[in-house]
Amino acid sequence: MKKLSLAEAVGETLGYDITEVKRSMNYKGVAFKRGHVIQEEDISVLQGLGKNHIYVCEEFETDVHEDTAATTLAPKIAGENISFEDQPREGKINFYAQIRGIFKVDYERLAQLNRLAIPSLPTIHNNFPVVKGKQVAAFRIIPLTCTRQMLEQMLEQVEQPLICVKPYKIKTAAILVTGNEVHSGRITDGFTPLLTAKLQQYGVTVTYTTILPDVKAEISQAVKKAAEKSDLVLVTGGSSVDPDDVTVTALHEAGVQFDEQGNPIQPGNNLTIGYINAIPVCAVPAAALVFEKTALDIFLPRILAGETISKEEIAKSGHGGLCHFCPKCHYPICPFGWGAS
Ligand SMILES: Nc1nc2c(c(=O)[nH]1)N[C@H]1C(S)=C(S)[C@@H](COP(=O)(O)OP(=O)(O)OC[C@H]3O[C@@H](n4cnc5c(N)ncnc54)[C@H](O)[C@@H]3O)O[C@H]1N2
Ligand code: MOO
Repeated sequence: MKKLSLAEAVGETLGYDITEVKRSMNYKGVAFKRGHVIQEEDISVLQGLGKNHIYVCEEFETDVHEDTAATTLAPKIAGENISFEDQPREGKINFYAQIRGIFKVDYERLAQLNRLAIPSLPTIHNNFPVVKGKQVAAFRIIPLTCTRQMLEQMLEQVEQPLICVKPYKIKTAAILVTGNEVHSGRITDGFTPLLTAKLQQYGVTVTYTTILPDVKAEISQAVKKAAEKSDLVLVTGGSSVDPDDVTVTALHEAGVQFDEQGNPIQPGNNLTIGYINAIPVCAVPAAALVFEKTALDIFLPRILAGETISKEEIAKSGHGGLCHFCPKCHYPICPFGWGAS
């Protein structure tokens, strides 16, 4: 790129976007776009932005402009259900979710790309639940230009897309509420409306609900029947240590396969995730009635996207698996549950 003083720049074509920041308006944006032909009246504006020199366009032989790097890499980075801007701004291209689902990023290859130290590709966390239009990543090279060789190295890292959004597959759910006190009517069931609303956020319709006493055989039968009729079964209550807590044994007797009972996340220790004929069946502990977010909120989006959670992932979820119990909950935009993602 050719560097010129402002006096020499009039009539020349700007070789990159020039940024302006207006703190009073909390604004950061493009003041002069690449390709702009510098006019006499631009000089004082450029001086006001702290410029004494600018880069102007010239033919590149060995180097690649930041805009070219961004437009070349963006279609390679983006996988299924990801859109991206066709015009870079300040050398940067943003990526967006095209549908509702979970965001996936191959974070090992992401690190390999970023390790080249010229590109910058930050993303949101792997497995983050997204809605259509949510920004999920942004790409630029950090300097104004890079070598062709560097472009080739970057392209090698994105032979396969790095990011995508997996849609939710599960459409219907059954809620089986257990507990003698709820079944007898001594207390009002709080779980059905709570879980129905939670599932609705992900486009899941609750097609069957029932309230059962703490009777193992009854719970077991109900689980088997519900798993035949719906894509997901949630069984609430009776999941912990009381002698009347028979839910997990009932799940086992119904043929639900699970690697282990519970998980290291608090709140939500007693969430158990299992499968019967590939239908996910979860024991949902009572903590979900009180705490804004629990282990269920961490794993539910992945379950709905058809993913199974491995024993190793469950073990690792202890890191970052303690809720901060903030007065106002901002989950999922918080560290809870993202330690192992
Ligand atoms: N000594 C220990 N105590 C507890 C442990 C433990 O490991 N050792 N685990 C705790 C955890 S974690 C949870 S969570 C809770 C309760 O888990 P459960 O899922 O077994 O819940 P229940 O015992 O059935 O009920 C507890 C409480 O919640 C009320 N409840 C239950 N279902 C409903 C409903 N549908 N609507 C309204 N209220 C409901 C129930 O009446 C009880 O008051 O165990 C900890 N204790
Ligand atoms: O199983 Mo409990 O409070 O950790 O939800």
